[in-house]
Amino acid sequence: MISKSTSGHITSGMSAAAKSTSTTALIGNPLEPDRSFQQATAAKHKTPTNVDSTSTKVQALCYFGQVCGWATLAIAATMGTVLFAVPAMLHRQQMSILSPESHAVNTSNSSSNTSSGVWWPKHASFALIALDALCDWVAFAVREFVYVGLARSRIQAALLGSLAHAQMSEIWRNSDYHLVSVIRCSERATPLGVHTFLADSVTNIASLGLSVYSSLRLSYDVLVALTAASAGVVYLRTHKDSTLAAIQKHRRRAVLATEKAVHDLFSGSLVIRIHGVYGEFSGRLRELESRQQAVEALANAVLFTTYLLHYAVDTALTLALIGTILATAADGLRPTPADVQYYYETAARSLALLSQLVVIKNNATNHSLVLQELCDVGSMAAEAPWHIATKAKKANARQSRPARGAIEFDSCSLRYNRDSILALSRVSFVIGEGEHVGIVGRTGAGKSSLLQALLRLVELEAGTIAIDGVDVSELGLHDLRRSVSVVPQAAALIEGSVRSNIDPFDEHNDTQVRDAIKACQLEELGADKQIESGGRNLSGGQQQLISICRAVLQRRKILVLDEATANVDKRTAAVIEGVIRREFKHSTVLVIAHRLEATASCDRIIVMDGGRVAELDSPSNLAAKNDGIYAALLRTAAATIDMATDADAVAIKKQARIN
Ligand SMILES: Nc1ncnc2c1ncn2[C@@H]1O[C@H](COP(=O)(O)OP(=O)(O)OP(=O)(O)O)[C@@H](O)[C@H]1O
Repeated sequence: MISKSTSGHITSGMSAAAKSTSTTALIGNPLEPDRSFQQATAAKHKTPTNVDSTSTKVQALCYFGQVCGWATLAIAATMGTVLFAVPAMLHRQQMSILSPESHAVNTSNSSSNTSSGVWWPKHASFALIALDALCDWVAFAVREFVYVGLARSRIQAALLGSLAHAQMSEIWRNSDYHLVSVIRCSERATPLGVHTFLADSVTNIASLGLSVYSSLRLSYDVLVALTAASAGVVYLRTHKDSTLAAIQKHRRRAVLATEKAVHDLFSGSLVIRIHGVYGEFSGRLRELESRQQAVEALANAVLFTTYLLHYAVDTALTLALIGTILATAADGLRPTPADVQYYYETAARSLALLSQLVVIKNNATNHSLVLQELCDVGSMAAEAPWHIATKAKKANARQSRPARGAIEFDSCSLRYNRDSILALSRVSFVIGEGEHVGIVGRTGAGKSSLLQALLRLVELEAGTIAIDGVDVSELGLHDLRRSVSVVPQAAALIEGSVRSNIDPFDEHNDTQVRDAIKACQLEELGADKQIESGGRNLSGGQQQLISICRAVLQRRKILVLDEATANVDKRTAAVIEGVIRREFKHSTVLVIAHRLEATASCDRIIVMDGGRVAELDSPSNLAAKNDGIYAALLRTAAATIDMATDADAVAIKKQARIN
């Protein structure tokens, strides 16, 4: 997706900066990592309220799921005792229908007893089945209409909103692949399974009542056997639950690693083919797949043994019941087949109830794993507001399109994250209206970080940046970013015509578009040429020309070129430099470059070194400083460039000869 302004450029610029993780240019005397870094930037730029509240809701849902899960487990764990042991102790004499006293009563009033005590729960069982079906239906309706219809799209919107607002450091911390996978997972996962939990709760509460009532009629021995069996079932289920939850985490990691390897295999297929290392990659893929299979086999083994134990407990329970009944029969009591069936049904129902509760807890745990990932993405730290809303700041907002384009950095310090060294350290300079300034320096010197700071892609830790005297920290981010055009090293191109790429929001008329295309020598392509996604069907030079053409059409007072000519041939570089000289004569232009030829025509040069401004002067004055960094860079450049074909190269050679 491309934003209305230069977001395509900016994104590419950022990823280029993100890639440059070299630490060769360490700051001479780095400050200690600032512990208040996060709080300071968070306080300075409040998280937008809608994202804040939505991520809080998702967080709340997650906690709710965990509470539901643990509450269910607590009920399950205590139920064995409450359901059987307590009634057994309270009503030991009265409820033992196989005790001699109650047996006497039973045999004398067998018909009335059967109708009031034994058959009533059986009718209730049928009612329970109907209730269960009804609840399932309601649960299905809740899932389809409430979650799929309403909640899912909102959760996805919240996730995408969070990604769009997230600070760049948050995006850099996560791999693209992980973020895509989380968004996809929000489509599949039903957070919490709240609907099934609620539906099951209704049936469970009814079942519980029925079990309590039924258990009042069981003998003490049967109750003890049931209690022991229940405790066993709860233990086994819980054990399986926690083991599976742990395995589930490993499994998910293994699946993600395999999917990422497949993704890398395709996205890097060009490099893989060039270096002929397909075998190594596919070997790694096979290794990951076999690791995934091993984790899955382990999960199956755990499941299998748990089920075996589960059935062993069930069998033990059945034997205990039969033994108890035989023992009471040996005491001279004769249980009827209906008695035996009744005991067994009660026991089975109670155990099924316990198992179900633990299963719900298990589901809640799995859902909370997914939710945790959703929450991590949903609660990414947000960057500053895109637009200024308060009346007090409207005055500044009006000035967000700079009329002159003067830039002032005042004691600016920046670090990418709280534990890293300063990428910019007390940087100060003033660039006048319409000035063309080159920014040079060795790898990692802090050149691109100046751009990050100017566009507030990373917030300053200290200092201020002003454009035409307005502190940029008081502007909405979109307002600020729309005042600057950026041409990054790799052009960001979308699928569509040349026209839709240089004027994606149809803001300019045909004449303006035609003139811009002509100025950038793109007539050969024309406005209607279809471009494939990422500009696959264009050469690198053509891609950069379209990028510069976009900037020409935008006509902003400030233009930044971040290594814009680094990957193009000399002819295309000359075309781009010519366009800049002609079309941006009255704009402020910052040219970040490794190749000194690209900055040869600039009014002044800023030489960055270790995050500081080491030198700042006109190219000729800098070249004259024999022991200066710029002069040293010139000497290196002069030794390598081909002076026969390039006017700028000749100029550089001349400058270098001054020394
Ligand atoms: N996204 C990032 N996360 C963490 N550190 C970063 C990031 N981008 C840059 N840095 C660090 O900031 C410092 C300055 O990097 P910067 O990209 O500004 O240098 P540069 O002069 O533009 O280098 P190059 O010419 O190689 O692009 C380096 O130490 C680098 O490691």
